[in-house]
Amino acid sequence: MAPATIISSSSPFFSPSLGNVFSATNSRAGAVGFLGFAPKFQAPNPLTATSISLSTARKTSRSLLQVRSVAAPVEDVAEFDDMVSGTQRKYYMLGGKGGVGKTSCAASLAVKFANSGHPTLVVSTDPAHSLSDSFAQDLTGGTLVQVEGPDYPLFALELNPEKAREEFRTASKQNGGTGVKDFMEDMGLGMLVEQLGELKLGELLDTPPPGLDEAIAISKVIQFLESEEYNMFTRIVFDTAPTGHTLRLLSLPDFLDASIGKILKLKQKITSATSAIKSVFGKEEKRPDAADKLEKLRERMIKVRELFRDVDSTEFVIVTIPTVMAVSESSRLRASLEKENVPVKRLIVNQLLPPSVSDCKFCAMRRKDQARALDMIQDDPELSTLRLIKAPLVDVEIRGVPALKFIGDIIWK
Ligand SMILES: Nc1ncnc2c1ncn2[C@@H]1O[C@H](COP(=O)(O)OP(=O)(O)OP(=O)(O)O)[C@@H](O)[C@H]1O
Repeated sequence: MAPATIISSSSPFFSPSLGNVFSATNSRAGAVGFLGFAPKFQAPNPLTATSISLSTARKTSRSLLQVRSVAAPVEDVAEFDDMVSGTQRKYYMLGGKGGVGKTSCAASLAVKFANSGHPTLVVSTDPAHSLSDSFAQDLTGGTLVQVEGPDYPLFALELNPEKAREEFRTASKQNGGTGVKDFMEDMGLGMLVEQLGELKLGELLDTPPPGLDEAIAISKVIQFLESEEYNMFTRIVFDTAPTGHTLRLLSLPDFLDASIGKILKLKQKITSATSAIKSVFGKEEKRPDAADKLEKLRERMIKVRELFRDVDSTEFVIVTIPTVMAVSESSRLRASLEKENVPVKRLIVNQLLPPSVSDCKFCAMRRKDQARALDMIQDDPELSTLRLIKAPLVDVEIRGVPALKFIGDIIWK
């Protein structure tokens, strides 16, 4: 096994003068391993990041040099060069089990893209607003907010799915939902309401199916990314909701396509039936634009589905942690994404306890667990074909652009 290559980091924690202290040979061919211990860095105040003191750096470099000979497993690298090449707009969606580090990985990727010269937008549809936590900056409000720190424009958008859901509900209430029932009773067509019941028209319009808020939020992003003022963004990074939501979201466009299609067909029948009645009674027909609203929603959902499936511009990156449960869930997610023809190439195994010479019992047990999980990945037909990226457990919380840059330089090589 190739000896560990010390990873240099251009992170502000190591001021440029320290760059030559860490002679990193991030050779593509060579094993790119992790430091012999959890990479240490002092988390500065995110807004006034300064490099660590020289004496600390000297001490660190000495211990780094000692671990140089520690063999590290040969690892895939993310092949960031592929991800960053070209100016055609690309979308990266990061998803996985709750709490594995999706937001941290998504935010670190966005910082890396921006620092590589791509005007970048990072979007989160997570109502918990963890993107603001990750950047240590208030990004709430549902509008684009510029992130302070990266070399190139990096904007963040925290969409609130609840608001998106509200928008859907009001649109359908005004012109769909109970509106259709009253309209039909008005027209003496109450007997048809039962038939509508089969379609669960009421449920669909009054209580949106799970994943709809996510889909509407993403469709909103697509909508404004098509407008002139946002065409500068060449990389869009989505921090998606935990697995369950994503799976429902993926099957949603087909579900909506089918049910809205049925409603519109039925509406067609009603309209032609009522126009006959109107001609007899001459009653002014209240024409709700249910059809238009639903048609527009269907078109937006189809756009979301097409975006997810576009192999040229979209990639879904699965994030997991080295536990049996998380790996099992990642395997199911990969299988579902494949069924939905969503392109997946990379798997990040996050929060890995790196090899260490001094082993406490707890760490030894945890390391055994993670080795079992890594073996599971190698043997898993869904996951073993993916490019495996290993991200170490670092010793402080990843908050603020400097910390995101630090972890980003480790993950996205
Ligand atoms: N490699 C890492 N080393 C140390 N801490 C990490 C690492 N990755 C993530 N964390 C920490 O783990 C916590 C959860 O991370 P994060 O919010 O990115 O996960 P998530 O999958 O987006 O969570 P949720 O599903 O709740 O949105 C955060 O406190 C983050 O700083």
